Amino acid sequence: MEATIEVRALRKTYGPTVAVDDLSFTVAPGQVTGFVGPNGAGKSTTMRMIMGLDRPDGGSALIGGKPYRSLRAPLCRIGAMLDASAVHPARRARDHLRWLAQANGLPARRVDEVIDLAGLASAAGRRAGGFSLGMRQRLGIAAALLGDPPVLMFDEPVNGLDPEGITWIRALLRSLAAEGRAVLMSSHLMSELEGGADHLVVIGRGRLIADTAVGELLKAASGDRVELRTAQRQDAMAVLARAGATVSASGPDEVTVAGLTAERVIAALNGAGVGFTGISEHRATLEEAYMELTRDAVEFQGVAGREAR
Ligand SMILES: Nc1ncnc2c1ncn2[C@@H]1O[C@H](COP(=O)(O)OP(=O)(O)OP(=O)(O)O)[C@@H](O)[C@H]1O
Repeated sequence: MEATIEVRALRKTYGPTVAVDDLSFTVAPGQVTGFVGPNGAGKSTTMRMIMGLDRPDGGSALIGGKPYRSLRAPLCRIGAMLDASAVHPARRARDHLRWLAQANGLPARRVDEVIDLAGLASAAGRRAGGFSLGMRQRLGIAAALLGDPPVLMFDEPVNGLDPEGITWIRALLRSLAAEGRAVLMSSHLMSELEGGADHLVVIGRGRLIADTAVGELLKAASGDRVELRTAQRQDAMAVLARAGATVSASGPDEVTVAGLTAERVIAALNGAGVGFTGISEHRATLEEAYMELTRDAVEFQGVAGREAR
């Protein structure tokens, strides 16, 4: 079976609220795709529709080419954690996983394998009700891995975790993707995806804002700005403006240059005999790139929120 999720023209409304609006994207095998958007953007609704838990008003969501409801042995096709608290509190972690395995015709030995994979060994005999958020996330991940599925989907898996937990989940998802699986993880915080996702699907107000490789997004957001450090600020600004750049003073000895590559800045300054002590290309963080992309969506929500009050 192909390891993909294909979302095509998906739409969902709740009364007057358009939660998901003509949304299309593909989650490809072999990489971690981050599914990002501000609170209320429609991420959970989209994931519920992928899992057949909500009926779309339009469009489709396919797992390896098939809708969830037509999958035979679904746990072996897609593993998902949509709500880490969805375990009976009185149930012990190992019993919960055994019950899931049995109900889905999976061998009991797989339970111990996923307990190890999810780092749950020391807590497997404890009741889920006493679990910390981090342990509940691990139990949810263990359940998602039970059927060894080619497609994995996690809704906010690092939400509320400590840095160690975040690092652990990031590494686990990366290794699952490296095995050729398609991995989709949602987050409303871009910082949670820094270093963790290869590809990003960004949504706002239920609509697609960007569907891009992380590297390309960073390149686009970084622009062609160059930061220059020089004791001859005025001379440098005049020379670079003549060379066609847009320049602005960003500190007593610093100039921000737009419209010229670092190589051309160096050539222009050398040609005019203007010295400098430092030059660097501006590199946007993922957070900066995201803020730029979602500014409109957040503003709209702010206005809508004020109007509702
Ligand atoms: N069952 C429901 N009934 C009514 N409205 C809903 C329902 N589920 C979601 N919505 C609305 O649909 C929109 C999208 O919600 P959704 O939970 O999918 O967003 P999200 O991106 O997952 O947000 P968050 O990051 O806060 O989890 C919101 O306006 C939400 O209030």
